[in-house]
Order: sequence, then C-alpha cells, then structure tokens
Amino acid sequence: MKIAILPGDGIGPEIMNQAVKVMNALGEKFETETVPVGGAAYAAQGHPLPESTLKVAKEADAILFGAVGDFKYDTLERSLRPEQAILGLRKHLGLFANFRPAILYPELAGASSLKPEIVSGLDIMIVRELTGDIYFGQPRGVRAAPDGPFKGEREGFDTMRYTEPEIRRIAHVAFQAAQKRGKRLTSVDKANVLETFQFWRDIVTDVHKEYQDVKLDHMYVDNAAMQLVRAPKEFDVVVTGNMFGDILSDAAAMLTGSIGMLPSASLDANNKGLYEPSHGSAPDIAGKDIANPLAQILSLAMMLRYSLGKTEQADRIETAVKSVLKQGLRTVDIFEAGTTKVSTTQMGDAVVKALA
Ligand SMILES: NC(=O)c1ccc[n+]([C@@H]2O[C@H](COP(=O)([O-])OP(=O)(O)OC[C@H]3O[C@@H](n4cnc5c(N)ncnc54)[C@H](O)[C@@H]3O)[C@@H](O)[C@H]2O)c1
Ligand SMILES: CC(C)[C@H](C(=O)O)[C@@H](O)C(=O)O
Ligand SMILES: [Mg+2]
Repeated sequence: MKIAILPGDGIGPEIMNQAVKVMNALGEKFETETVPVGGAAYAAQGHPLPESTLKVAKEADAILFGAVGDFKYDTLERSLRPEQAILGLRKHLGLFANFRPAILYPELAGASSLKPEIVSGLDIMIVRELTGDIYFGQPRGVRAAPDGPFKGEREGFDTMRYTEPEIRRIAHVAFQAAQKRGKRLTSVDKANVLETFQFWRDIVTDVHKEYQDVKLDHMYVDNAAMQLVRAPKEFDVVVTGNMFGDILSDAAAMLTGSIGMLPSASLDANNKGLYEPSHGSAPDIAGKDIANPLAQILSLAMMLRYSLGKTEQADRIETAVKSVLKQGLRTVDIFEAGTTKVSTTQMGDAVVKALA
C-alpha cells in the first residue's frame, strides 16, 4: 500500500510533519512518497502540479495533502497559481465526493464561537460535490460584455453548471451516508433563483425514491447559513454543490472551535481518496510552530478508515486526539483560560504519546 504525501505551502509542511510522526508511531510500515505541490512545486519546478507529482498521486492508494497557497502567488496567471494544484488533483483523479465532518469535542465547547448549549454534541457531515459547479464550468474569463446596459465594457464571467449524472452520483453518496447516520439529509441549493439548482433539487428528489428510509428536506443556501449558526444540531447530513459546500464547511468548522479541527476526505467512485484539512495554508501563522495540526492528523485517520480499511488504526488516532484534548492541551486557536498552550510540534508529540 502506497501513500503519497503532499505537504504544500504555508503551515502545510508543519502540520504534515505531525501527521507523518503519528503515522510512523502506529507500529506498521507504510510505504510513502513525498512530493512537492502548490507554490512549493511552482518555486522548484515552475508548475503547481508537476506531471511527476500528479503521477505519484495517481499511482498511490491514498493521498495525504497539507494545504496550498500563498498570497505572494496571487498575481501569477491563474493556471500557475498554487490553488490550481488542489483543483487539478480533484479533477484529474475524479474526487467528486468531499466529506467534511464537523464534530464538537466536548472539551472544546468553550472554544466555539457559539454558546455551549447550541453546539454541545454537534456532529454533522457536510457532503460537498467537488468536481463540478461554477468552479469548473466553461466558459469563463474576462471579455467585452456582449449585451446589457454595460455592453462593450469589460466583464468577468463564470459558468455554473451541473449535469444529471454528477448530481445523481453525489446524491447517492449523501443518501448512503445518511443511512449510516441519523437518516436525515438536507439538500442545500438556490433553486429559487438558479436554474442549475432547481435542476439539482429535482434530481435529488428523484434519487430520494431509492432511499425512502432517509428523511430528505431542501433548504436554500442563505437560510442554511443562518440555520448553521442558529441551531446547527438540527442537521445530520448536508449535501450541496461545490461553491456552497466550500462556504458552509468553513462556517461549520468554526462551530467546532477552530477550522484547525476540521478534516476532510475527497473520494472517487472506488473510495480512492485524497485527505486534507478543510483549511488553507494560513500564511499569517506559517513558520511559527503554532498551527493546529489536529485537522491534518484527523485527515490521516479518515484515510486509514476510508481508503486503507484500517479501522482499528483510525480509531486509535481519534481516541488519542480526544485524550490530548482531555489532558487540556491546546494550540493557540483553541486556547482558553485554564488549559495548557502547546506548539504544533508539542501537539503532535502529545498525540503520539497518547496512542494506545
Ligand atoms: N485546500 C487548500 O489547500 C486550501 C484551502 C483553503 C484556502 N487555501 C489557500 O490558503 C491561503 C490562505 O487562505 P485563507 O487565509 O483564506 O484561509 P486559511 O484557511 O488558510 O486561513 C483562515 C484563517 O484560519 C486560520 N487557520 C487556518 N488553519 C489553521 C490551523 N490549522 N490552526 C490554526 N489556525 C488556522 C488562519 O491563521 C487564518 O487566520 C490562500 O492562498 C487560499 O487560496 C488552500
Ligand atoms: C483553495 C481552494 C481551491 C479550495 C476550494 O475552494 O475548494 C479550498 O477553499 C477548500 O475548501 O478546499
Ligand atoms: Mg474552502
């Protein structure tokens, strides 16, 4: 079994070091290959997703990804920007189903920006479609406006689109996830305004016929954003498109205390996957050894569970994470009075020590 390790930029390498340390402490030999991606790959090889990196990712059984991006690359032409690496990997590998679980560990109730009674016991799963939508729709670009009151002026444009098979397959994934959990699925769309998302709603409703044991409801994305902070525990599984899922999962992350707590799994049709924290490269705190490595470490656990079938090892890691939180160890993003502030490295070491 081979694991591709892609640390990336910013805090990526710092948090990846902690996850690799945890993996090496499991007492099992994993074959790994570490390759550059994002800004680091652009700096070294002139492209954010070099052919050699893509090849290693394609040939691996699973990919552990850190984060990409740095504001210093924001002026590069789009195809060379670090973010194209993660978008390219998702597209090239067909990783259409993105699972972002937002779980509040009881010890972190006070770190959430919401009142403890609103978030305690929170356990929701956001299923985000990852290879379609306005992220990938063509045409896109900047041109002279072809019509309207500003005809001839420069305009930027993108295309939102979803084909029926794309909606069907993510709906199946989401219904099946709901069947394994609380049997409730909320499909989030903007059917009141957008054709793409009326179509989305119609297809999800049709797929529901095959999952009558799951209670389906539909919610507009603006209301969903509000409900997520009003009464997040009302949700069980949420399924939505690429862009809405991007935004809602960052909001859900904060309910758990910090975006540094939110792992993710991006799977293809055969459960081959890429595992990464839901957050970015956090250039504002990079190089300081203060980033929270738990989302990366929990992404490793998801990889062992979903792609490598190593449930027991995944359990060991998740239990160790709970244990360090119980011990009161906190990186700065989840720190509160009465707990012990630790660095990225110290948090990684503590998880290793807590492995049973
Ligand atoms: N999948 C990815 O690789 C990915 C995801 C999101 C953003 N990005 C990129 O990352 C760069 C920075 O973007 P951004 O600032 O909007 O989002 P970000 O997620 O990197 O950071 C947002 C805020 O959260 C904090 N934060 C993030 N992860 C943290 C952690 N593990 N521990 C403690 N604090 C943490 C950051 O310090 C920052 O204040 C951009 O180039 C963006 O495109 C990459
Ligand atoms: C970096 C960016 C392309 C990415 C996205 O928008 O999907 C990120 O925000 C994420 O959530 O993984
Ligand atoms: Mg995002």
